[in-house]
Order: sequence, then C-alpha cells, then structure tokens
Amino acid sequence: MTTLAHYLKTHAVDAAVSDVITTITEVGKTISQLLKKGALADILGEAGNQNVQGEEQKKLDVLANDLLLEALAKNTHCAGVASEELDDATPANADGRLLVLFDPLDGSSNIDINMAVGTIFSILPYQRQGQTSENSDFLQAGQHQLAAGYLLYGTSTVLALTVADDVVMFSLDPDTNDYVLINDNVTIDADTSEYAINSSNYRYWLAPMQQYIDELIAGSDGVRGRDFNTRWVAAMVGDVHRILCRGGLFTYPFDTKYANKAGKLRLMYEANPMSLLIERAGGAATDATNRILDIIPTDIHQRVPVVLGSKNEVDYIKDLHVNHCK
Ligand SMILES: O=P(O)(O)OC[C@H]1O[C@](O)(COP(=O)(O)O)[C@@H](O)[C@@H]1O
Ligand SMILES: [Mg+2]
Ligand SMILES: [Mg+2]
Repeated sequence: MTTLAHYLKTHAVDAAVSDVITTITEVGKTISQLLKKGALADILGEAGNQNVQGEEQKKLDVLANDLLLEALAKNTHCAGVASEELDDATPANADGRLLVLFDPLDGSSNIDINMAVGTIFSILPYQRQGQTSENSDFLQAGQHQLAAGYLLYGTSTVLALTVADDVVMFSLDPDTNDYVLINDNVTIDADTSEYAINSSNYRYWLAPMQQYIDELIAGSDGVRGRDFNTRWVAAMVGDVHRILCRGGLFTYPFDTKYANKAGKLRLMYEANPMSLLIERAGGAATDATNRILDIIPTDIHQRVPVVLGSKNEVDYIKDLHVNHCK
C-alpha cells in the first residue's frame, strides 16, 4: 500500500511542492468530512454575497476558500494564493518559492443536491522571493505549473495529481484517513464515444461546435458512422474524473450567452490544472484551436473556452474550427 506521503517522499518531488500538496490535501480531508455531514454541518445554501465574477457564493464556496487560505498562509513555502472566490491574490510568505491557485469548490450547483463536487489546485513558481506577491506574479502560462490536481468529493474522495510526467490517483481511506494510491499511471484512450456538454447553450455556440454536436447526435446515421453517448456531471471535476477513468470529451465552448465572457470556465483555477492532468495522461486540451497550456494570462480571473479529453475528438473539433475559418 502506498500512501500519498510515501509517494511524495519516494518520487523525488521537490520538498516545497510536496509540503504545499500536503497542506491542500489535508484541507481536502476537512472539506470531505463537512460534505459527509451535509445539512447537519450547516454547510448548504447561499452565503448571501457574490464573488468577483458576479456569481452567487454558496456557504461551502466561502468555507472551502477560507480553509485553504488559512492553511496555505501558514505554509512557509507559499508566497501567495489566488482563488476563484477572491477579488485579488492574497500574499502569504514573501520568502516562499511557490504560488498556489485554486477553485476551492467546483460544481457549486451540486452542493445542495448531494452530488459530486471538488477542489481544483495549481502550483506555480514564484520569481520574486523576498518581495510581497501581487496579481501579476500569477500571470504565467499553464505549461509552467509545477504540479496540479483535484480532489473529487464523490461517493468516495479521490485525489488526482501530477507532479512529474505522469498522472496518479489516490483514494481517501475513511478508516485510516490516508490517501492511498489506486492508479500509478492514469492514461486516456485517443478514441471515445462519450461526450459532455451543456447543450442548453446550443444556440449561443459557434457554427463549428454546433456542427460537431449535430454530428454526434446523428450518430450511426450521420458522417461519424457510430453512436455517441452524453454524460454531464455539472461539475468539471466530475467530468474530468470520468475522462481520466474511461476517456471521453468534455467541452465548455465559446458562447455568446454573456457579453465579455469567452466561456464559463476560469483559465487559472480550472482550465490550466485540468489541462495539465489531461495532457500528461495522453489526452489533449485546447480552447477549440489553441493549446490551453500555452495561453499567457492577462487577468487572474480570465475565462477561456475549454475542449479537452480523448485526443482524436479534441483534434476533430480543432479541424472543424480551423476549416470553418478558411
Ligand atoms: O451550470 P452549467 O452550465 O451546467 O455549468 C457547469 C460548469 O460550471 C462549473 O460548475 C463552474 O465551476 P464553479 O462551480 O466553481 O463555479 C463547472 O464545474 C461545470 O463544468
Ligand atoms: Mg469550478
Ligand atoms: Mg468554484
């Protein structure tokens, strides 16, 4: 049996990165416990305020954010924290070498209905040690991430992590409260017949995305010549987990639903960490045409269209978009 602590110690993981991962995953245990108690822990419902992106915050969005912030502020390696729920990045320990970014609670609309939610995190290097970190320090392309992962609070609590070239998965053992390795080499098949999209936004999509979904729905009667199946967890963490387990295609594409929003998902707290996991597992992650990990952010809260998962489907979507522009 390999615990997370043992894995981090024996895989030559940088000690500071390892320590920050330990801090995040320890908080994950607390969030997991709170979710198990649910209504009995008074964690359901609205917090009564909006985050910087104008979204109503749930009590658990705020609680998970505060727990992570408090724990990371005490971690000497952490120079600053940026969160989906905070207006600006919060400086931590100026001598730290690492910046931590997170979506404290992904899938907020699932909290009150007892469905899967998660925590997504990303670790970047800090370049100005000794000085107080600022928003601009976080504006690094996703390819520079030193580690990324998520905790999925589902029927069991699972950690997916990449700190080296591979992706590994752990399950939280409720008896010992340890994360135990359950997959030491997560890989995604290049082909899939399963896709995830919120099709209620169909009328707001670009023509190539509408064409793609039309083709999947036509199934064996259409140009694809085979049937496809839809799955939508309404928590990116759940959809990405399914893809890491059995392949698939996930997209929250560009849409025109809200002016000035290039898509719903956040580059730095959702798209980047998930893209690193997906690529390292052999899949692909784009904004429909460009690799997400190459995008140089201009704002810590910027949004990005996301197309990720089994490589051949991601490439197929890219071709549709490129050909449409010719
Ligand atoms: O409400 P929709 O359109 O189904 O969107 C679901 C998507 O929104 C998200 O819940 C956004 O994340 P947050 O819950 O962190 O805001 C994704 O996890 C998910 O893929
Ligand atoms: Mg989210
Ligand atoms: Mg969130």
